[in-house]
Amino acid sequence: MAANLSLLQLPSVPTHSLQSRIRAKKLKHTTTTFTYSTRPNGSSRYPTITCSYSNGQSPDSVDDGVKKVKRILEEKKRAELSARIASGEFTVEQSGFLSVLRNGLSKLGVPTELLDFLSKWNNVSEGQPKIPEAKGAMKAIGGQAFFIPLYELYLTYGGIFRLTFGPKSFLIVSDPSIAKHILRENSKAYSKGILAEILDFVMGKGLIPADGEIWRVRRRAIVPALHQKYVTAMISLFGQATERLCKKLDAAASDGEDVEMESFFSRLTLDIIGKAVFNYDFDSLTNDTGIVEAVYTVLREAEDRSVAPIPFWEIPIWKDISPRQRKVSAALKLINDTLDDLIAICKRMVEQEELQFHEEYMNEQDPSILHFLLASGDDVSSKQLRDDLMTMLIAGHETSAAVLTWTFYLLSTEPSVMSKLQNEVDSVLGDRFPTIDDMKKLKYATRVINESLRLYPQPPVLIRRSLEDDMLGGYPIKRGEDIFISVWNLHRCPDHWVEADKFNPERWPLDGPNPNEINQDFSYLPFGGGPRKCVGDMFASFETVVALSMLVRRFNFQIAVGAPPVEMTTGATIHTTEGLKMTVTRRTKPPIIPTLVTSVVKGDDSSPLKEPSPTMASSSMGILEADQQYDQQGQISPAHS
Ligand code: HEM
Repeated sequence: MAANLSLLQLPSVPTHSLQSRIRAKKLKHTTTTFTYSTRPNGSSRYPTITCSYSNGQSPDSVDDGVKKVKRILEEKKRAELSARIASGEFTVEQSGFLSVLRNGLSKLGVPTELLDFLSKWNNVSEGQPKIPEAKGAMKAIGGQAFFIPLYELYLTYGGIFRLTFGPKSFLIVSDPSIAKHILRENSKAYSKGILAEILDFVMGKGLIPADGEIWRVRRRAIVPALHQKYVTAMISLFGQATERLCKKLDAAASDGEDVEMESFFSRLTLDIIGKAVFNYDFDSLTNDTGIVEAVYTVLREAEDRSVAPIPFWEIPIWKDISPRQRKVSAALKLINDTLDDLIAICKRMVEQEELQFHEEYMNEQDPSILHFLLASGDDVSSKQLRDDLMTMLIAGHETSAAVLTWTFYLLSTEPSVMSKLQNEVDSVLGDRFPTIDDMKKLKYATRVINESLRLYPQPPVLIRRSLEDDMLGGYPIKRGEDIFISVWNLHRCPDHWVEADKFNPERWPLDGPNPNEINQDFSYLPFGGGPRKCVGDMFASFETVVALSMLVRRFNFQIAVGAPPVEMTTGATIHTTEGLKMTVTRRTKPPIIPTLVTSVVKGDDSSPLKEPSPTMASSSMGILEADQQYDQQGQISPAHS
């Protein structure tokens, strides 16, 4: 069961290697041979992501040399696998006379077109069409993760195919209309499947893994908590947390020290989500407390379980004797105890307050989701409440951190995008903190995030299991099929996107609507789609735009000299293999002070959401505009449905 998810591992992957617009030879049924174009020089279509700013120095230590050799071997292995997929080695042949005949004719040099016609005829004559099938051996994929081979297989087998490993098989979906059918049109017929099994130890029946009635009830309770006023208040929180990161970077810039940005982004988003969900300040940017370590222990365990070949944690005595499992249990206990304390504190606050609960209810001292849920009289067991809080902590932490990490990586590859972005931020923000009003104005910054989410979707694959028989793309499927919707493939489909692998925020016009799954007809799914779409889409969009804007207006970022190439690996989201090491320098150009007014979230002096010394006066106009629905203006599409 756990082995299933090892398909989600990511190998080192290029950003610019998949540019050739190879036409997928769409197989309508199981086939024998297919054409495939490889590069004339026979080079791998999977070079590693190597940042142009890495100085390309020769290795100066044995360690570097070993890594380089390892990388070359990995590239070679990927090239070999690519060629093997192309050769049809993994294609499951049709059985029967026609298949034998086809193979024989193929060897005699009969043209492929004629053979295809023959196969089609065979399919029709057999009745139901069969999903194209590739058979893989774990050995073929070897130490490398499976994510990019999925792209390669998609180019060969088309928008839906079956991938079989020994007794297990998966349907890989990369076709927008099939994704739409699963996620929206017939969503009731699909559950979270393996994902729920893997995440059970940490999320229980929280909103991400939950299905059926539990999911319906919890979604109804939680979505209202992320109302417009709450998200508006969060903008100040994003600003304050990012300011703490700016201070760190300022110190590094003074000391001339390079920084590892991936870990900083992880800490930034942990600090934000802790406050936003249950009013807890992890303060992880400053301290490495026990609770921060506990959160990371649990997160890493969830990721490791998702790529483990066997579900070792299900072995009864294993969790008692394995030091690692004991550590995980202790970490979970610490987090659960902390959550219980926070729930108790919050309950007392709610009992004492006189505030009437209403649609946009928010306690200024504690605007957290937990506070909203308790004040709403949410009738729920403490275990369920903990599961939901834990789910949001995880869902809203690593995703946003990964988006920021890859955005900064992408910006380092395109200096012209960076300077356009800095110009916009200078003119919109000057040197004050961002407000809700600015979210409409930071159009280019939003496009940079949209484009980063296209190239590096978090998570890169959505997991489902069919609860009943269904038809997908004209093929019948059975109940109990495990399905991976490859968002990565959808977002990089060479038929749909011009220069699919290019980081080009300009592909989204500034005066056009904010791209989402609806206006892109499920070719673009950064926050999923249908009833299970992300509840934190607006939160996350504003969070990443605020952090991005505040950082680039203060600093320039470059890949550090001698830094390892930026390559991908994955757990639930896409991580770098060796971090994102950057040199941060203060911008010499003073920011332009704009003639803009700011809106301030109303709050008393003790409110943690008070604007920290904005340079401009607040404006009632800003507050009025903040109340407007963004989606009406095509800016943001919240999940509140
Ligand atoms: C850039 C950051 C984020 C990205 C890219 C992202 C992406 C996604 C995606 C793709 C899904 C759909 C999963 C599926 O269909 O299987 C999802 C679901 C979810 N997300 Fe997010 N998310 C982000 C931030 C957040 C934040 C900040 C929160 C909480 C405040 C959050 C809470 C959730 C929850 C609770 C679900 C499950 C919804 C349900 O099943 O009903 N996410 N997210």
